Amino acid sequence: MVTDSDDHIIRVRGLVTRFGAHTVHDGLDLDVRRGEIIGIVGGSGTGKSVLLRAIVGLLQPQAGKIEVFGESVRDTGVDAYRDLRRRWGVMFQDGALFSSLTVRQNVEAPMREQLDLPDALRETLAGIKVRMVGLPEDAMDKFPSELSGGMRKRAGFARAIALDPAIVFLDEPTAGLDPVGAAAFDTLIKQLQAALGLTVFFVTHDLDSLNAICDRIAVLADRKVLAVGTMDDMMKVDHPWVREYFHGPRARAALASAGKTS
Ligand SMILES: Nc1ncnc2c1ncn2[C@@H]1O[C@H](COP(=O)(O)OP(=O)(O)OP(=O)(O)O)[C@@H](O)[C@H]1O
Repeated sequence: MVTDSDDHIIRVRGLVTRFGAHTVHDGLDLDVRRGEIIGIVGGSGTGKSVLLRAIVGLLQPQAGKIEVFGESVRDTGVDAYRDLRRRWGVMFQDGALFSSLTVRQNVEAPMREQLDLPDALRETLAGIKVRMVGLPEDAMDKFPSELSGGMRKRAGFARAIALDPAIVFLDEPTAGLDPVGAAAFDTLIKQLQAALGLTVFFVTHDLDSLNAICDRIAVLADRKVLAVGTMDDMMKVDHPWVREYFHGPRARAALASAGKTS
């Protein structure tokens, strides 16, 4: 639950990102509050993943300020960036697990890279993370190819929380899951967010997820964050894409199943 609306854990100002002549963001602003789940939505190609990558420092924007935990991600030195990176976890769109490593080894990977722990302790901690995401004991020593899509996503989530981050970035974590699997994953996100006090930056196309777990929604359109607010706020935004998305047939079905009306 967000208690202090001025407590921004991520602050983006005037972001400009370009690939050649293609401008993806042009003066984009966004604030993310500590402890919230913010859903990032927008049409295909509006730059949701690019925004995520810029915030975590994997992509150099052309202009703008990006602060996480009050520190500039763009201008920081190598050591300071490594310290910052330790305080967030990222789950990329495809889960991005190492196929030649078991689930436990995948979760251990960030610990190996960032922490100097004895092997036994690292293995125990990785085991705890794997259990936290609801994977069965016997999944621990399996390779990603031996898991279902939903289990792979959970393993990706376990790796994202390996270093006890304050922020988790999730890029379409429920894409490709059936509705039951997607709803179960939403529940997992919500439970871990509440239990660990996480801030969750949640890129999604899934209206059910927005309804079920997001405190606020940010809509990307026209190279900017067009609107930020609750689901109710989104229903009032007068923009063609937003109207189509939040008032279209899929939205009505999602709202009806959540007991709200369109
Ligand atoms: N490395 C890159 N080089 C060139 N263009 C890129 C690169 N990464 C992204 N883009 C372009 O930037 C735009 C935004 O991409 P992005 O992946 O952020 O979209 P998105 O909103 O996440 O879309 P989707 O919902 O389809 O995943 C797209 O037009 C994409 O082709």
